[in-house]
Amino acid sequence: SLELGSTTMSNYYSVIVHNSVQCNSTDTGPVVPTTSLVSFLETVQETALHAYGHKGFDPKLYVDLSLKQNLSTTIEAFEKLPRSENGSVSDHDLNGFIEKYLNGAGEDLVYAEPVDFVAEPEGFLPKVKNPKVRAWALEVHSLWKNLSRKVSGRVRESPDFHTLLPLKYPVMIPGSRFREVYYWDSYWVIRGLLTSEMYETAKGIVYNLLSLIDEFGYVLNGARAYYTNRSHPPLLSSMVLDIYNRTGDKDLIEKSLPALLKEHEFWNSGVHKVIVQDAEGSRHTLNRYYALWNKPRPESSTIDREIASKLSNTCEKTKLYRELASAAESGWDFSTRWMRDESDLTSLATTSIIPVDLNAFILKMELDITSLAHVIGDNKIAARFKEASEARKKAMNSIFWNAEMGQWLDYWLSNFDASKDAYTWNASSQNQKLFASNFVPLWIQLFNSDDEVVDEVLRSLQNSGLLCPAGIATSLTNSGQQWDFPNGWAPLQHMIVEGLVRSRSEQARSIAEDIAVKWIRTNYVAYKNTGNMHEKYDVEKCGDFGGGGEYVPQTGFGWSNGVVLAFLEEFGWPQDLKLDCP
Ligand SMILES: OC[C@H]1O[C@H](O[C@H]2O[C@H](CO)[C@@H](O)[C@H](O)[C@H]2O)[C@H](O)[C@@H](O)[C@@H]1O
Repeated sequence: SLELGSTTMSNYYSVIVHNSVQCNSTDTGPVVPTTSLVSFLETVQETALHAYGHKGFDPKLYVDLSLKQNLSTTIEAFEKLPRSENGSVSDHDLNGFIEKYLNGAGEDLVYAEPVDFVAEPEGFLPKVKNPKVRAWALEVHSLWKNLSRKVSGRVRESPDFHTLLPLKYPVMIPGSRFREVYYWDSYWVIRGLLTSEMYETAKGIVYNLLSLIDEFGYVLNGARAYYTNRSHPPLLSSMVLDIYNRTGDKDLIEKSLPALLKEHEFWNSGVHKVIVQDAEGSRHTLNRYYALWNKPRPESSTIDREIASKLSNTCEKTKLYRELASAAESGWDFSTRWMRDESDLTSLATTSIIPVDLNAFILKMELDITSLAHVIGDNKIAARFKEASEARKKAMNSIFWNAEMGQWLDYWLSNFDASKDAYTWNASSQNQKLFASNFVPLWIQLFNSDDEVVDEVLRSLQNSGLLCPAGIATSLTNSGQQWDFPNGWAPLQHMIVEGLVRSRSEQARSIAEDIAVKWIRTNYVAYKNTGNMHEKYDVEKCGDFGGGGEYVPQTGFGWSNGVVLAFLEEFGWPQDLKLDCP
């Protein structure tokens, strides 16, 4: 249900996207409407900020609350709360209201004993010889029990009372404030579950995500009503392929393929699709992040309003809200990668960038669909997607590849030629700043099987400054945003390490192993010091977890657990190698 408003798509692009200085027309791009419950909880969130103050305030908590009675009765009671002259409610009255009318955040997902969890799976991590590492790996494996949840019966009985979406199968949540399943996180969770031999749990997660495609046409950022306006880095085909490779379950492929085709269409149509004409005059289709939303993100509404308050007019604010939500769609919320001015979040321009990693993920989707279609004998689909993958590889080489740097670079959209309905490529629009995402294409077989490319990229990675004492940095800019220096994130370590390992280069494998050892050590030492696995780590210092961004550092943590298990499976750990920080 896209509402395009009165402006046509091409008008929309010329007024908003090409006009970054003047903003003289309200954003009328596609918007997926939110629910009345989400809007009401946003009002509670705003009221709570005034009542309780900024200290320790987490706006997401309020949109995760659920109703005890129907919405109109609840709104009526809320409106009757005594208010001061400036409209604020006292903390005492708000506490009373919340207690009486709302259930706590997290009560809608209840603990689910994973059906396939055993304390020590048979043949678990055979290459891990060191007893201390084995013991810790078993502890990390046991964390699946902490993160396993299923939707409570109450959500199924009255879905309108909850922002949680009623998924059929149990899920693994990332942890802490992230109380619901997340799209791209699930890929690394599944990688860990495969190491833990928890195949049924892994398949259940995939079936849940497939059901979101059935209902919404794409996989949502997360399984909440306030995430319906955007997707997340698309890795569903990778989940299906990896599970199939372990289990040989063809039924999973039969059930997934139609949804994967629908997801491919979502990314390759409408606002997510961009055409660029290269220096030789060839036209290439690539994709960008573009949230179907132009208001504050409900889970961070108070924060987004505050950021936007620096802007003077509604047009600029509306545009910024779309850029914030689109950055959330990218999974990199937030980063200087999407900012025109590194010190100013209001300069976010996510939709004006063609991202390297998104296109690598879609290339992988095309290759995965080709393989999956072959397995079930659908040669027509296999041929169609092989062709699509070849076209995308060419596009990535033309638009992103920078031979001097030996990296693929994000591309800033400029020079729109309306007569060709395409952007005209120019070298200066490649973003030459260093981001770990510049190396993500190496994860894709079409690139890591090319010895010459591997050599160049490896040299470039070694000279990049991104390889730090405790892992790969997200960028070289210390901006205070969480997807920047000095934070290192499990997904980025994993994709780059796995890309290096899958190449035929001995040197690449040895560098990959070195990164993995550093990453495992920092995860271990932080775990021993704090008792937790963390969402992100500080790559400057072994044993330190990361920080920055709009919420306090989170623990749990789905993708970090998954990557540690996957690394230990790949590399093992010799008897005599130290696990502590050097
Ligand atoms: O609440 C703020 C934002 O939180 C999420 O983003 C971060 O956590 C996710 C779950 O681990 C992760 O997938 C993402 O990469 C992180 O930046 C959420 O995905 C955002 O949509 C949300 O606005």
